[in-house]
Amino acid sequence: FLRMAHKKEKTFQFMIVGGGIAGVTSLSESFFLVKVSKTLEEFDVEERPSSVLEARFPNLTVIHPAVKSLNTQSHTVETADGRVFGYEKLCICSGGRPKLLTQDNPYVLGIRDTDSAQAFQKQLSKAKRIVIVGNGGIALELVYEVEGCEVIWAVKDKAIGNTFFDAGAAQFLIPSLEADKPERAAPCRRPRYTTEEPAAGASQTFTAESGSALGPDWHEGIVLRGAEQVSRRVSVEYECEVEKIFTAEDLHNSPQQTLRPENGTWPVYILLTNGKTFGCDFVVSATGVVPNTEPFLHGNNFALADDAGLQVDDHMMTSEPDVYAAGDVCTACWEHSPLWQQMRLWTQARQMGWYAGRCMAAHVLSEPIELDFCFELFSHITKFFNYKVVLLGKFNAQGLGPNHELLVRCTKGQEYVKVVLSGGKMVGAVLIGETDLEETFENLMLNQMDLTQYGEELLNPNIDIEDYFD
Ligand SMILES: Cc1cc2nc3c(=O)[nH]c(=O)nc-3n(C[C@H](O)[C@H](O)[C@H](O)COP(=O)(O)OP(=O)(O)OC[C@H]3O[C@@H](n4cnc5c(N)ncnc54)[C@H](O)[C@@H]3O)c2cc1C
Ligand SMILES: NC(=O)C1=CN([C@@H]2O[C@H](COP(=O)(O)OP(=O)(O)OC[C@H]3O[C@@H](n4cnc5c(N)ncnc54)[C@H](OP(=O)(O)O)[C@@H]3O)[C@@H](O)[C@H]2O)C=CC1
Repeated sequence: FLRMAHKKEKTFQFMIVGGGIAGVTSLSESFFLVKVSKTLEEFDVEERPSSVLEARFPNLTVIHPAVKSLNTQSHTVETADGRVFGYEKLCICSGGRPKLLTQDNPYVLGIRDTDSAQAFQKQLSKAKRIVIVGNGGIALELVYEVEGCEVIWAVKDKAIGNTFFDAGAAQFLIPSLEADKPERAAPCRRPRYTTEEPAAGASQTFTAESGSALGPDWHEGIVLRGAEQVSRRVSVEYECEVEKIFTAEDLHNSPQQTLRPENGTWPVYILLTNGKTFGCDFVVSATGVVPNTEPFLHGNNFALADDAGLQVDDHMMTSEPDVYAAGDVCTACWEHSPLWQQMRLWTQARQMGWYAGRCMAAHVLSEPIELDFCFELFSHITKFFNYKVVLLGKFNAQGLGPNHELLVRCTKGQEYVKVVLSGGKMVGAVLIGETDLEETFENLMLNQMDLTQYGEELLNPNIDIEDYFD
């Protein structure tokens, strides 16, 4: 009744929920983009006030605060301040939030937006030892960047970086953790922190009011330094998970358990499944993301995927009429090209946002639209341990079973090249270092040329492969 009593303020033809990269690019093709090759893109990203966007797009209205609820039957959304707006087509780009090991524990931090990064930086400046849990993007970045603080890195797997590469690549990268960091090429020229300081010691909550996800290079130009006069000191605990996180006070309340003297006196302790207990100043939960669908999508009938993302089809449409979704919040449920898979990355959020915008426009104009070319081949370019990392196609032979062949070329400290072949055709590659192979390999994957006759020569460093296939 209450909702019905609210008067619809205005009806928009297109409405987008969320101001991250997916939301912004669903408005238009991003203007920060640098193309590296057909499918690889590098970014130069700035956070800008919404007034900049409104000035650029005169037909755009930016509404604050967040959306509190959505009613797909009446095609309306209600904002947190009680205003109701109608839409003809809606695109949900509400992103994700950290999948924390435990909620509401002030000693367990996640990193997602500028506020949470700032909270992390502040706590780190007073820390002597931290424990990082997780084996994906954030953990890989932090273990390399954090200095002046001992880091215990707990990973579930036998090798580091399992979301991005295999044990061979991990082996190639590990020595960089022990070596000194090279001097930074250039300081970051982008101001990053624009929000007020969060309250000290407060536990984190990630809500609709949280900011957009940090993207590539987020840590450049900010000091990630602890309280000790040491450079980087990382110990990796392999094949273990977290059994328990507790304080000394918690132990007083369960007298049968005690701490050994070697565990020292710390604000918090973490017991791992390998039986080891580490005391530390705080724990970073770098354990993935959950799509942001709660609570504002309650009461509708959205089909959710196993990872809790909004299922979208090849037109980025959810199961509800006139509602599209893009970016971290959605799960791509169309039949994927054999060389593409979804990962919750900036690149894909941008591509999905842009494509969703085009689909919405095409549907309004009753024009046909085909799945965008960017979903033909998975491609990701990033930096880990100061190496350029390019991932193409089924870079970890995902879903290929035993029916594939690997070619590897590795020069210690310089480059690691892995190619995945299936039926004589290139279906994936991991390129670490300045290999200059990405464009040629991308073409070989896109045109699915039969490479059987080349065998291992494909990675012969004395052959200029680019000339070879031109
Ligand atoms: C620390 C970190 C480093 C990363 N580094 C990289 C990298 O190097 N390369 C890479 O490819 N990817 C990287 N990523 C991943 C990348 O940032 C995300 O995949 C991408 O930003 C997701 O974009 P999005 O627009 O879908 O979501 P988000 O950026 O999360 O944006 C969602 C927006 O929706 C808003 N919102 C949520 N709920 C509501 C609501 N109810 N009403 C209104 N608004 C709402 C939020 O406030 C937010 O502005 C990184 C992520 C993190 C956290
Ligand atoms: N340079 C880049 O491209 C970067 C990308 N990102 C992106 O930002 C997002 C957030 O990063 P991040 O949090 O690192 O997420 P990721 O998905 O990259 O990695 C999460 C890691 O945590 C592990 N994990 C999950 N649950 C547990 C648990 N309970 N205990 C121990 N380990 C666990 C996962 O293992 P498993 O896979 O086996 O579940 C995985 O290794 C991701 O979408 C990521 O792709 C972030 C930083 C850099």
